[in-house]
Amino acid sequence: MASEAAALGGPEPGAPRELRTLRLQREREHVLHLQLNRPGKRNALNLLCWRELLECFQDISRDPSCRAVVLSGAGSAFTAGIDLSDLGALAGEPGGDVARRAWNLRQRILELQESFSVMEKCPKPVIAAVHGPCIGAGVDLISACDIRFCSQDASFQVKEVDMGLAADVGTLQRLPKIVGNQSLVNELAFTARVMRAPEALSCGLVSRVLPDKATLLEVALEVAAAIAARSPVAVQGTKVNLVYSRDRPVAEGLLHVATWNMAMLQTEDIPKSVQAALDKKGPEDVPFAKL
Ligand SMILES: CCC/C=C/C=C/C(=O)SCCNC(=O)CCNC(=O)[C@H](O)C(C)(C)COP(=O)(O)OP(=O)(O)OC[C@H]1O[C@@H](n2cnc3c(N)ncnc32)[C@H](O)[C@@H]1OP(=O)(O)O
Repeated sequence: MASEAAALGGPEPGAPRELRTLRLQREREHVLHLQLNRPGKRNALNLLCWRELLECFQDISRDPSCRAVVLSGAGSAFTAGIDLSDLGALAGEPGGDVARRAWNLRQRILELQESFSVMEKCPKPVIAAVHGPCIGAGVDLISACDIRFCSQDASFQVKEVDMGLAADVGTLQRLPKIVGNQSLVNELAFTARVMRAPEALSCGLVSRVLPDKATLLEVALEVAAAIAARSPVAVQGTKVNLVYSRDRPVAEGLLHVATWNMAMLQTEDIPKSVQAALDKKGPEDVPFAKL
């Protein structure tokens, strides 16, 4: 009988999907490392890349063997943003009915937004490990991740105004909530000023700056492994509730987590964790079942 995954058009959970613009590797137990992989084009995001990101994170959301993800870029840049040859073509052919063209373009933009929103919807924590330039759509992308680390050589640029458009795939919505400084976000978004690693740290865009790319990846994978060692019921419930509460009043968030935990507090992970603590063991010593 065909599996549910096959019926939905995706591979079996954990089964590899053929990727042309990304590289997916299992680096540690329960940890996946996803690389933007067009180094010759500085990982510029072409249309295939946007689609592969969407499909990859849909697979990861369903994959019970994955508990945390590190996202990085191959080569000398994290990403040069949208592939400029696609940006020009996005508006489609001139001519025809303006309402229908606008309708189709809106649909396209919503689809592109989903390629990043899928990371936020994925219950497994995603760590962005940024080295070198992170430009335009790259900032939108990392804004949808849960944790951001960078190397000393990283730079960030909300570049869209220089291309003649308002950023429309997440930066304007998420960045103010991340850095908590609307004046700074406005300045960056109006001027496309390049922000370097020390400022990214001081404003809260990233939570750690590492000396180089190798150390950055090592630390990001270590943190991912630490997350993956903990109860997936606890970690994934934490992410879902953090994301839910970010955009809502405290009272609504509290109600949501109460409803969430009325099921999740019945997990076997709690007595297992409590026993481990009593035995002076850590969560990494507890064999949590897949989720
Ligand atoms: C509905 C739409 C939603 C999305 C909107 C998104 C908007 C944006 O992302 S705006 C930002 C667009 N990006 C840029 O303006 C960055 C352009 N690139 C650069 O500034 C530099 O390439 C960079 C600083 C990233 C790296 O410089 P470096 O000297 O290391 O490399 P280059 O010699 O410049 O480039 C190497 C090859 O990569 C190609 N390339 C670089 N960026 C892009 C890009 N964004 N799109 C397509 N191709 C790119 C570059 O052409 C070189 O290719 P080749 O000549 O074949 O070697």
